[in-house]
Amino acid sequence: MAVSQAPIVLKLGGDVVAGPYLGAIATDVVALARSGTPVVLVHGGGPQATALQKQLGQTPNIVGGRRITDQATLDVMKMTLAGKVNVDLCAALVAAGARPVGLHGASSCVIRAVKRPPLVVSGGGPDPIDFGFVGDVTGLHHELLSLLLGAGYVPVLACLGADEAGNVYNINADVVANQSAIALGARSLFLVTDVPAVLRDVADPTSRIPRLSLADGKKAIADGVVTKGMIPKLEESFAAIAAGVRAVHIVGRLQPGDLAREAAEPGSVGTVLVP
Ligand SMILES: Nc1ncnc2c1ncn2[C@@H]1O[C@H](COP(=O)(O)OP(=O)(O)O)[C@@H](O)[C@H]1O
Ligand SMILES: CC(=O)N[C@@H](CCC(=O)OP(=O)(O)O)C(=O)O
Repeated sequence: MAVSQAPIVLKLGGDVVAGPYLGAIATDVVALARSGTPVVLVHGGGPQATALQKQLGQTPNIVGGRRITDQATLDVMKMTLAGKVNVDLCAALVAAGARPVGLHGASSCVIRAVKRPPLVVSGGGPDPIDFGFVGDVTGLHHELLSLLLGAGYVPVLACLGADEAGNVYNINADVVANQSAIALGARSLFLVTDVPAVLRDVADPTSRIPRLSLADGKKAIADGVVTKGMIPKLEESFAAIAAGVRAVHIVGRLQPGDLAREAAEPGSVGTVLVP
């Protein structure tokens, strides 16, 4: 069965999957799916992976918001992302009445990827950095996703990529979400994080910026208003908008109904990014 409507792509960070707002999000996903809106979920699990690395005596090495991934680290990413986080997220969706199907990149190469070449990254010094088993998305398995969406299932994608030779790659979940939104021609992309929006003052959750243009976003980064993980999130998202994604919303700490409200009235709940 083909999917006639453009889907919504929803990305949940690892903190969100483990946090107190997951139930409200799951309720909204069910409401969207029941109203006939196809929803594709993408999730991370960075904090959980860092915790497991430490438990195992590994030293996490994150440069410019990206984890340098050797073989032992990749094993931790598989255990965390395609293991506990994916299962817990699917279980919460089931409890809310949705029909999730947990997948990872090696599920028939639903997230196809290649190794990321050594790159100079902001925050990583002047030399190119080899991130090891970190990938870049080259495509999605549209037929598989259409099959699931057309039958009323909610695909839940752990942010691992794979190639036809059987290589598996760790990919930042914001990158997977943005690339999925581009590849699927999504009507909108929601990046759900642990703060309610892009904020003027990160210490003040009421200082929400409702609409952020590319120029304002660049200025906020240059001025130090936006720092840490929010920098690559904005950079990836503005690139997705340039590639045709109609709306990117950065939201968090959601109450039931917030997702639909933000979709209907962009900038009413979180931050909507505009060209
Ligand atoms: N101006 C800002 N507004 C909101 N969050 C910001 C801002 N500047 C930095 N941040 C940080 O960005 C974080 C969200 O990015 P990140 O940790 O990568 O999220 P996720 O794990 O959900 O992808 C917030 O927890 C916050 O600490
Ligand atoms: C290459 C790379 O950095 N991958 C990320 C994947 C997990 C992720 O993105 O999780 P959050 O959404 O919870 O941050 C990582 O290793 O942390």
